[in-house]
Amino acid sequence: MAGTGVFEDLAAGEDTFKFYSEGKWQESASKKTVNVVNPSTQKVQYKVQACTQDEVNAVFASAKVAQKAWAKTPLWKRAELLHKAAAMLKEHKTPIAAALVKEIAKPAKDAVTEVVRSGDLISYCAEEGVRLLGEGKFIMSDSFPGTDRNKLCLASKIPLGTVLCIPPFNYPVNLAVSKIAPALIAGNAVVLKPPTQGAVSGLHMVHCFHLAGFPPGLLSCVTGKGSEIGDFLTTHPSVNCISFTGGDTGISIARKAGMVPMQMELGGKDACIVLEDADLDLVAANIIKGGFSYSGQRCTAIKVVLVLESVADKLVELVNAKVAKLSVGMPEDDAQITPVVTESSANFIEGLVKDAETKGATLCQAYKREGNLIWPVLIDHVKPEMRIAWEEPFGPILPVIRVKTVEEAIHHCNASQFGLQGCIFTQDINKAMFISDAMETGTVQINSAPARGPDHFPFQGIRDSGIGTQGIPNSILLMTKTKSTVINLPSASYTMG
Ligand SMILES: NC(=O)C1=CN([C@@H]2O[C@H](COP(=O)(O)OP(=O)(O)OC[C@H]3O[C@@H](n4cnc5c(N)ncnc54)[C@H](OP(=O)(O)O)[C@@H]3O)[C@@H](O)[C@H]2O)C=CC1
Ligand SMILES: O=C(O)[C@H](O)COP(=O)(O)O
Repeated sequence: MAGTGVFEDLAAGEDTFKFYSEGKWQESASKKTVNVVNPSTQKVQYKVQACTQDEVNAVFASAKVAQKAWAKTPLWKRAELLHKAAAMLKEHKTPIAAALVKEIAKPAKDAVTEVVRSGDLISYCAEEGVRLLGEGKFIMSDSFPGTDRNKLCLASKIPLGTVLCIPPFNYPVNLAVSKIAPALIAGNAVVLKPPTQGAVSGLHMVHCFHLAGFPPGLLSCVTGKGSEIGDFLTTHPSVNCISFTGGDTGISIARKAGMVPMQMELGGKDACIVLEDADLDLVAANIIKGGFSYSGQRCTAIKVVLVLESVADKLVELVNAKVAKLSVGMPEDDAQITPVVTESSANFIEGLVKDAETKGATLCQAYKREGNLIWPVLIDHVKPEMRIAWEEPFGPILPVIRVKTVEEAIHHCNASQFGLQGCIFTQDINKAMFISDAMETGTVQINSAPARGPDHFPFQGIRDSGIGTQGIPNSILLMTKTKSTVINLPSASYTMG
């Protein structure tokens, strides 16, 4: 159970949790809390502290001090501590996963997978960091026209300072460690602001770093509504880098934030382009996995199917047969389709379904909703004038657009405001390569659904889908800057071979 056993220090009363500052679990001086509502019961499950601006100032001040010492800690020691945190996370996966089930309605098995994957990500980051940051560059001046070999440049990677990490609700543990671990291995301090839905699993994850023995102040976690403390955090003068994953909020953060490097992973409208020669059984299986896992609440979910008319009937039939077999219910029972995260999210999804229905789309399944639980729907014959053709539902509904040509499919994909991932199904690798090159998205998957993982692959969006590249090596490098030291010799020196 959350807040018990090794997690006892986090509890500030029944189902209320402290925040983490200067290596200690503390209650906010605001005496106010923020509710974390269980999406399944729609009742308050947990409460977290509504941190004050003074408390935010304090975490940044202690981060600054801790970072100076951390940057002087040998790389192998930083890696060793990260490996310990990874082990702690895996050892305590059960209560953390249980919190994920309660606060974001993640199906029970997926919740455990998220925690284990996060432990693996931290360990991989430690290993990759040792390799990447353990080497620098030695550059000689005489490669540039008109220059002799009298300047020797030693370039290495140094930390940025304090990294502000803001993950979204759908992977509150995994998308937090995918920011925290690269920041720490690179010698930075971290201030984490977890999503409100997902804050409690995030706090438990932070405690695993505490148990591993990270120095006080190096990693802090402040809680509160993003709409209330978000601007204060993102515009704070002590922030040296922002790593954010979420929705449009990221665009306004990018506009307001100062001159700091940013990693923004935002929304997506990942298209699945199905050609006439595709293996339709494979496509149907991937549409189910890609479109409906975690009830479609993944940035990389398939969010529109663009299928050539000649194979559309067959594909829709195959997908419908599989939709009928999806289990719908509670995350504790490991149902495949579980309640979506909030009532407002459910209302938004419902609005998209009604708009499509009114404008003449075919709902392949009857629309059904109980509270935040929405039964999966494939929406066929979607046309460009329908909202669902362009908007991101973040729910278990999937539009199908029947296209006459591949060019029409590519055009639809590129006309989207988003450009995260996309996928192509065909048995012709040459065609797949041409289409992939024409698709304006950060990643294109050939013959499989979009996915961020494995976690060391580059992951990036274009247009409104983001700035910068994630994936372990890229994140580590983004959280460093290059420092050069140039040795100036009195005259040119060439080694004789
Ligand atoms: N590209 C990607 O990798 C991913 C993209 N997403 C996108 O995120 C959206 C859903 O996630 P969701 O969590 O609702 O996204 P939000 O953008 O609403 O929230 C993301 C995070 O930002 C915080 N936040 C809210 N307002 C501010 C603010 N003014 N300043 C700073 N932080 C703030 C939230 O805190 P609080 O919860 O307290 O409001 C939360 O921690 C979808 O659009 C989805 O596509 C989601 C996952 C991955
Ligand atoms: O936040 C998300 O939705 C992700 O970054 C997607 O991750 P996944 O492809 O591993 O589900």
